[in-house]
Amino acid sequence: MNDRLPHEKGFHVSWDQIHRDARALAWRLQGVAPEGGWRAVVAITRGGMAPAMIVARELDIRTVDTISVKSYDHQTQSEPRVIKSPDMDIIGDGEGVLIVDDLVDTGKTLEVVRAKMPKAHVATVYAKPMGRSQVNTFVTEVSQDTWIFFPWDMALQYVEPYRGT
Ligand SMILES: O=P(O)(O)OC[C@H]1O[C@H](OP(=O)(O)OP(=O)(O)O)[C@H](O)[C@@H]1O
Ligand code: HPA
Ligand SMILES: [Mg+2]
Repeated sequence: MNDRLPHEKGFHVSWDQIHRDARALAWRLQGVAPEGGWRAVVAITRGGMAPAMIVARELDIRTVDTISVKSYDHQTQSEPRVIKSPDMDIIGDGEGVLIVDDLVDTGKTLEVVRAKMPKAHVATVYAKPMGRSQVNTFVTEVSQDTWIFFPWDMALQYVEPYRGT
């Protein structure tokens, strides 16, 4: 889907920022938890793993599973493929379960995931408008023409000063 590229803007997220935003997500999820709390978290790998760990820690959820979906090679999108499923004996139809991902973009990944766990509550840290309707709870909306760069894909490096010598 190369007609979405190049993205006009970049949104660079630090570890500190993703930690704060994932905690904000947990706070919201606590407010809409079923009686007795969420019974499990399913992280969509790989990007959902860091936010899912933070949410699970904040909400004291010890049952954490993963679903592996591959949609992108760098910034090039293809049809989402489920590479690994969660333990469906535990997750069932998803009732009382939180699905966590770092972001929703077009919503195609979540479409595939929701079909497997239709009663689960879907949470992402960031959401772009095209995919927003696939998400039950998110923290920050980012415009469709923005590419979000996560800290696990970046490194600190030297930059030239504005005014050279
Ligand atoms: O809403 P969509 O347009 O489907 O895009 C969102 C998905 O794409 C990215 O994952 P990716 O497939 O790049 O794999 P990764 O998490 O392993 O980096 C991101 O982490 C979401 O899971
Ligand atoms: O904006 C994005 N950033 C990182 N991964 C992504 N996968 C889909 N959209 C994005
Ligand atoms: Mg992902």
